[in-house]
Amino acid sequence: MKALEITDLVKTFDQPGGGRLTVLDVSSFQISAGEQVALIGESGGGKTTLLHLIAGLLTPDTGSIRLAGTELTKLSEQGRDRFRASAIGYVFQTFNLLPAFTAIENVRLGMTFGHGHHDPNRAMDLLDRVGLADRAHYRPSQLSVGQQQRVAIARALAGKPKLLLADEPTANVDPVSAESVLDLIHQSCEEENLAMLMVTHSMEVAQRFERVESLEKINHAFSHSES
Ligand SMILES: Nc1ncnc2c1ncn2[C@@H]1O[C@H](COP(=O)(O)OP(=O)(O)OP(=O)(O)O)[C@@H](O)[C@H]1O
Repeated sequence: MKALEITDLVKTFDQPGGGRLTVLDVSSFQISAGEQVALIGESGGGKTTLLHLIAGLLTPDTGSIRLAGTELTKLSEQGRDRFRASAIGYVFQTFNLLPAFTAIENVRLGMTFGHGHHDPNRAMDLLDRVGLADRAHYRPSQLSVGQQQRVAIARALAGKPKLLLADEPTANVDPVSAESVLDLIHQSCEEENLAMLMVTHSMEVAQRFERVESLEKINHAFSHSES
């Protein structure tokens, strides 16, 4: 079974000046189970929009998004929220940790609806894996930026997802931390047979992937708009 199958996907946005902008028009894009893919492309080309559609945070105008066999576009908003929690791990560029909660509480939140909640030790195991067992009870403001990103990765893995989406996860960390964050993500995907789609602007990061896709190549909407 494919981790992700996209067919005839179109996404448009209202433009502030009137009319609509076709941001994405993707006839076919697939990721196999356990496959790791880097997504590169120009700024404003629609990479984050594509990730948001796959995560069910946005809905397409038309088309199909099938994740581990489930058709996302047939689910209600609440159904998409639940499905996202159980099947998708999302590592945001800006981490999105909840500031009032400690590291381990943030990781536990990642397993609330996921498959990881049956395992009470998983949150601590994941923090240990990202090298932060001794920071479990620190809040995000008490952690370095690289440490916060590692907590965000632990949280994304917590629900035992089928697909990990990562939006430039190393953009806000220093080069040494970036290396360890990337090692950690690759290693975790391999250990859990997890498929991954990672947006990056960095050719150095992209070179670490066997498969690199350029959004401009798969997106027929590239550089034209309609009103
Ligand atoms: N809610 C929205 N309403 C209108 N236009 C939007 C909206 N969200 C995104 N866009 C437009 O869609 C296009 C794609 O945005 P997106 O954030 O997906 O690009 P990106 O490839 O991730 O860019 P970057 O690499 O700079 O982060 C942009 O032209 C943007 O202006």
